[in-house]
Amino acid sequence: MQDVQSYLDELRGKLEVKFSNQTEFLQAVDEFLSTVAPFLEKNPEYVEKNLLEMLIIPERIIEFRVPWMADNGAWCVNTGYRVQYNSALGPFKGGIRFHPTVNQSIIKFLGFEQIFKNSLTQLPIGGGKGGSDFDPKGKSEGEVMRFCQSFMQELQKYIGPSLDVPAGDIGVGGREIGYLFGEYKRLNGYQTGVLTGKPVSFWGSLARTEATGYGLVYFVNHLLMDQGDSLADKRVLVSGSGNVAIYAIQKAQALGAKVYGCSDSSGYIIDEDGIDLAVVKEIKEVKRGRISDYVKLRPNAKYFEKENIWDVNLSFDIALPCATQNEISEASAQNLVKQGVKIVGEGANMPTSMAAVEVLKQNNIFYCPGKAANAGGVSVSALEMAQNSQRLPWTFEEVDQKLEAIMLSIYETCRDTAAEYAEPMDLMAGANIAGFQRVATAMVSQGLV
Ligand SMILES: NC(=O)C1=CN([C@@H]2O[C@H](COP(=O)(O)OP(=O)(O)OC[C@H]3O[C@@H](n4cnc5c(N)ncnc54)[C@H](OP(=O)(O)O)[C@@H]3O)[C@@H](O)[C@H]2O)C=CC1
Ligand SMILES: O=C(O)CCC(=O)C(=O)O
Repeated sequence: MQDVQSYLDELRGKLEVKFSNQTEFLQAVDEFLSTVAPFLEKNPEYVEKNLLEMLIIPERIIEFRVPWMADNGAWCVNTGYRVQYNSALGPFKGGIRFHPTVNQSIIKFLGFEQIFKNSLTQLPIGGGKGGSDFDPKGKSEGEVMRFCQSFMQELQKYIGPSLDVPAGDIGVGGREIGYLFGEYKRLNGYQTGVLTGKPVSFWGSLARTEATGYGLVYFVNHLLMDQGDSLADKRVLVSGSGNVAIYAIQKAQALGAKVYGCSDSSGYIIDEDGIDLAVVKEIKEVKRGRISDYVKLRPNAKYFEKENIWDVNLSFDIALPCATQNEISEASAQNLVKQGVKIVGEGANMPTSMAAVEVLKQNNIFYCPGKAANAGGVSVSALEMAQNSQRLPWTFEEVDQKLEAIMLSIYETCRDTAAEYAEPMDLMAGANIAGFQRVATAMVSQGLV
């Protein structure tokens, strides 16, 4: 039988040739492959069965044209994607991203990570992801609605409550999910469970809006408690000021941390008196404005135009990247070390480059990978599916308690799996191996399909 290292090297070489232009996808795969050797050594049947290559090739990729009309009558067109990655554990499940940078590489990296994340939740969901290079920023309500309707006219052919259940991601929140749901309903009838992240008025789950940010902070809090520590008075910075960032700030503050800064794609703010979340919410959730407006309402705060928050000159304890992929470069990671950071908890998907992860590791900074730490969102999406199947809503407290229990279980699984197969507290290896183990077992049991 081929030895594990030569199998992995050969596979890497093959993928680099086949997907040479898909850098984010190759990055996500490479990060995964760099951690699984010890598990494969103990479980050689997965090498014999070539299961890794099987997992890395998506079950299906759908790419489609999305034509729509701008308010001024212009004929516009974007590209839509849905990657139905792996259905060994349940219907494909994962968000939809609307952002101008979206391409097949981005959707594939997100879909690949989603497989392991969903597996770690222990809930019956497979992995998928979708999106479009449409930019909702600066578009009118009418334009966003017409785009969503056109996107769903095509996507509806491929999704369903037991087949593939999309949700939100960057640029897709309750408003967009509402328009997507309305169009699906018009074409197929009322099927509550076809999308999650729905507004509560039509069978969305209470606490789904908060779930990713809250879940991230629960994960970090359990890590701290394991070290005999707590969030009280910890100095925290958060990147982004969207859905994940806002509710991470809310929960961190509720647990006694001091959050001093957040950002958007134009720059970042530092408020030494502590972020006033009501002001951020008004700017971002109500006015859909820019974070620079914060300093107009809080004149003691400072705004840093076109700068990355991770290059800040301020000492702090915990970094919560909640914006986008590769926002923490190797140089930014070195700055985090300089500023005294002890924990990096990823709310975003793959926000830390591989070179940056290496810097964190070498400096003994606890690194909580997104596929574990941001799994709260998809977990509550799965709970939304359960409520929709039951046709009964659960209370906020009920959902929140289940969310915290799931995040504790994910944290403990990653910690214990790391201890068994890698370095203690190598949570990235723990997440990859534990996530893989469950999917791989299911794939083998289901045969070559
Ligand atoms: N929503 C969810 O439930 C989940 C989301 N995630 C991940 O969390 C991250 C944030 O998602 P979410 O909060 O939902 O998205 P939102 O669209 O609500 O917010 C995204 C935030 O990130 C900022 N941002 C986006 N792109 C960039 C960029 N290139 N540089 C700097 N800032 C940027 C945005 O700023 P601006 O407004 O200026 O663009 C905005 O503040 C993503 O990585 C997503 O995949 C992970 C799990 C679940
Ligand atoms: O709620 C979901 O289905 C997906 C959330 C998501 O896109 C993610 O976890 O990255």
